[in-house]
Order: sequence, then structure tokens, then C-alpha cells
Amino acid sequence: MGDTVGTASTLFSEEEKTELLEDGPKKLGPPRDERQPSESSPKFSENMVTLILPTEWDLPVNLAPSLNDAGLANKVSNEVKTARPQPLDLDLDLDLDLEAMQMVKPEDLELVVIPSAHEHRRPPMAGATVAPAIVPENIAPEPDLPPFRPLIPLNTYPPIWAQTRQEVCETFEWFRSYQGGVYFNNDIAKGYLLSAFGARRDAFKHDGRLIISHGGGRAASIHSEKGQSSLRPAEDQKSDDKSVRALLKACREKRPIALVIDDRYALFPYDLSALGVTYAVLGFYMIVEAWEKLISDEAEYETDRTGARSVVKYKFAFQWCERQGEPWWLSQSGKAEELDLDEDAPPVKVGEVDDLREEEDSDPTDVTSTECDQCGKGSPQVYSEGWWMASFYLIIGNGCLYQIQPSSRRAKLEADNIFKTYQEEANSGQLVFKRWPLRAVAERFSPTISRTMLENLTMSYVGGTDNTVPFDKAPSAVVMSRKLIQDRISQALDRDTEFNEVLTAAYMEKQKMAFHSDEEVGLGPLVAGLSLGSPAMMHFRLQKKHDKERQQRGILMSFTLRHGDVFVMDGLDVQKYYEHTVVPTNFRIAATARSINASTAATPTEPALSGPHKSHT
Ligand SMILES: O=C(O)CCC(=O)C(=O)O
Repeated sequence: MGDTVGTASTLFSEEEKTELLEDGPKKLGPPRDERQPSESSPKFSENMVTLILPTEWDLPVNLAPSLNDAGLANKVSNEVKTARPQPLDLDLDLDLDLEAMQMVKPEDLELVVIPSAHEHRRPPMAGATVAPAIVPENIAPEPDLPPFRPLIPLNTYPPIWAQTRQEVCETFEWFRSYQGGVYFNNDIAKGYLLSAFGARRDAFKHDGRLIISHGGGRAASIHSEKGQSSLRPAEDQKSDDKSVRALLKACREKRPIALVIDDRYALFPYDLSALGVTYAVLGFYMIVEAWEKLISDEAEYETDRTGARSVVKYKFAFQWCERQGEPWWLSQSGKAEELDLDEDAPPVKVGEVDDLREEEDSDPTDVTSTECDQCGKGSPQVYSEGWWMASFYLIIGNGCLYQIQPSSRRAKLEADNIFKTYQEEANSGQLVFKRWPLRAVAERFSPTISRTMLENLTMSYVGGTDNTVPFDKAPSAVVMSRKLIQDRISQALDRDTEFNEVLTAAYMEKQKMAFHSDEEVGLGPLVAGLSLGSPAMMHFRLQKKHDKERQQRGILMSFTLRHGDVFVMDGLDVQKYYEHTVVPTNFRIAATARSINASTAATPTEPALSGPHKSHT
């Protein structure tokens, strides 16, 4: 098979829904980072930021141990032992040395506490009304705080940041808690906010690779009712409080959690406020230990200060997931000499909405420009890439899934342009989407019945059949898709790939692609798809033959594919062990690129990539 391209599916008219469910520019292009990937990581481009993210809903529970660096884990474990009076019965697989724990004196734990820093950091906003101080009676005096330390200036923006909590919650799916400090969903903790003072034994250690914090609510708070304010004292936390329970579960099941800080978080030694950053995502952490502690007024900053009462609080030790590479706040120091800060413009922040109309005259395919879309200044550190990538390692088999998301407006415009071109070319007849029968249906029923079925299927599909044309004759939407996919893979994975097959699928409302695997003779290790239009959920589960007991028959991983995302399945094991389904929310086009080995591929009469299991419903 030479260079071929397959296109297929239903024709659609102007009237059909083309509305994009834009998500807004929530993630920034990765800062340039000179670090080398760790030995355990695959080889990545130095310009990318890699995050280990569990999926939105399901994280395979045995994935987590590989996320953490073993050396650091030991250190963390030792340090945590000094801070915890007694272990919780969490059934943790952490090989705790309880005897050693008793022998370490708590005062040996070096604490990094920056007190009262928020007062220095955050001037009141211009024009803001300052609430009158409420001084309830009988409040114990604030404990003496260690001396103030100046904050270290940051030369780089956090990869994900925002100015308001609303922006964070609306755009960062790992933290959607508008009020509480813990974001959890279905009992699974996903995000944790660090703010203001910690308790005395809270810590930000190993450059932030170990964070100890108390969390889970029931802190003292001020309540206002009928114009009367009163202080509600702190209460004991309980292991079945919703947020405590979710955090303990995350610890037990070794699920990563996103840590978000605000500019009042006193233990973060860098100056976020100078950059105008109120909220920053630190990255992903594992909760490696959890314990409960009796906290008295004298011992902690944030306590029940109404009297001499002690309350039970839960403490959590968060350990940095090493595969993210070095924390972003560390990479900034090396950059200071290279980066001319005067030339560097602030990148797009979370929650800012693109106004695409302003850009009508610009060439959306020109993604090489390094101008900041906001202010027009050159910003090569941020805009030369314009995407963000997350990596997900397989637990069974060798392979990885990569989600590369556009982060700059320019990258999004490129996707817009391809989406538009697909529709124009389909309308003009240059691109013929065709309905395909389910092979299983065609075999089992007469042609007449299968044609009837086709009406319902509106199948979007081809590989190596009538619709197949060489790339030089292919509709430009397909050519552009292949180029975008190849470019992203080259930038993000540092791999030069030339795909020789592109399958384009169009999904109308309520259509989806059923569970299938792309395991076909001649298939190359990379399969990469560009998503256009409405968001879709992509789910992975083990193939039946590898899950005979059906114990893990359920969905193991799920991803939200959004407009402009490139999703890469890397490794033949992805197809060998797993099957995937794609369920769009509405009208959507997907271009999936593959490399097919001509000598081993299926014959042209047999769609190379279709199988009885691959169906559009
Ligand atoms: O629609 C998509 O994004 C993926 C299509 C797919 O699963 C495939 O072509 O194998």
C-alpha cells in the first residue's frame, strides 16, 4: 500500500450543528525547561511538561506505585514518621517502620514555616470594601509566629494559573470546589487547595516535593446571621467526613491528586503575587501517609481559638509524582539568565476567553509565530509550542497514551480552520463521507437488510477501499490533519513519524464508535487522532481475552477529548490488550492517523482497519 488516505461518512449541510464547545484557554504551553527526563521516563522533548494524570473518573489502582520516586518515597516516609503520633489503620502498603517512628523526635523535623506572609503579599484590591474586623470574645491570642522571610521572585509563570477561584473551578477539572479546600467526586479526592497558614507541623520540604498539610474541613470559621457575626469553633474531624473520607481513599488506593495553592499559602517560598497570580496548580501528588492529630490552641495556628479546646484533625503527606519532571518553580532559577524578562509577556491565564473574530485576517495555520496573543510581544518561552501534554502509562502491557491539548489561541485557530475546511469540502463534494455497514451485520443478514441498517448507522469509516486516494489528491482537510498530528507528535514526543493512512470519522448527534481495538496486521505502533468539534469521552477497557475473569471488565481509563486535542496511542500493546470506544456529545469530526506496513497489511478489498468489533452506532 502506498501513501493513501481514507475518508468517509455522511454528508452534512450548513444547517447542521457545528457549534464548538470551546473550553477556553485553561492550560498554558509548557515553559522551556532544560532538565533531562528521569531515567524511568520515556524520552521526551525537553520543551514539554509531562503530567501523570489519572483519568477523570477511573484510575487503575495499581498504577500509582510507579508514579513516585522510590528514593524520595523512603525519605518522605521517614520524615512523615517524625510528625505523626500514631498511624491510621489505612491498610497502606507502605512498609511502615513504626518502631523507628517512635524513636524519632518530632523536633528533628525541620519545618519551613513562613508566617504572616500573606499580609505582606496581598495588598487590598483597589476599591475593595474592607470588612470590619470581627473580634469575638474569649479568643486566645494568636501564637507567636516565626520571623518573616522575603519571598523569592519567580521568573516563570506556573503552567496553570488563575486570578480568581471561579476561573480555577470553571477551567481546571481537577479542582471544581468553589468553597471547600478539597475537591472530590464520587468519594474520590481529585484536588486539594493549600492556603494561608499551615498548622505548626505542616511542611513544604524537598523543594516542595513533600508537602504536609492538614485538611478536610471543620476549621474555625466566622458566620454571619441576621447581621450578627460569630465565630464557629473548630470541630473534630472524623474519618467519615466526606472530604476526609475521599482523601483517605485516595491515599489507600494510591490515586494522584492535584495540589493547588493560592497566593496566601504561607509555606510556598516564591512570590506569586508579583506576577499577578492568585491561584497556581503545583502539580500532581500522591498522598503517601495520613494520620490524625490532636491539635490544641498552643500547638497550631489554625485552631479553635475560642478556648483551650483541642480538636482532632487529619494530616496528609503529599509526595510529588516524579514523572512530571522537576517542579516548575525550580526550573525558573536556571532560566533567569537566558530570559529577558522585559521581553517576556504574561501568558494567557486560565479562564480568559478567546475572541476569535479579532483574528479573522490572520493566518490561523501560522503556528510558528512566537508572539503573545494577548499583547503582541515576543514570548518564545511560552508560545513557540502552544500545547500541553499529559501522559498515561499502561498498567498492563508496554505503552503509553498521550493527550496533547492546544493551549495557545493560535493552536486552537489551527484546529478551527481544519474543522471548517472539513465541512466546506464535504459540502462541496470534494470529500465524500460514506456510510459503511457493520461487517458483522453484512455477513449475517442479506444485503437488503444491511442497507437498511446503514441508514441508521451513518457510518464514518474507511481504510483501503473506494474512498482511498493518495495524499496528493486528498482533500486538504485530511492533509492538514495529518500534518498537524505529525507536528504535534514531533514537538511533544520528539518523534518524527510519517503516517500513511488517515481515517476520518464524522459523528452526528447521538452517534458513537463502539468498543474496538485497532489491532490489525501491519499496524505501526503509533495511532494518533485529532478531535474536532464537540467534546467526546474516550474509554479504555481490557479486551475480553485478557480479562477472562471479567474482573476488570469495566472501564479502566477515560479521557475527555476536546476540540484540537491530539490523542496518541503509543505501542502495539495498547491495541493488543485494550479496546476503546469514543462517545461524542454532539457533532464531531475525528481524523485518526496510522502507519500501515504495505507488505503485511490487509488487501484493498478488506478495509485494513475495520474489524467486526469496530462499529459506529
Ligand atoms: O473518533 C475518534 O476519535 C476515534 C476513532 C477510533 O477509535 C478509531 O478510528 O479507531
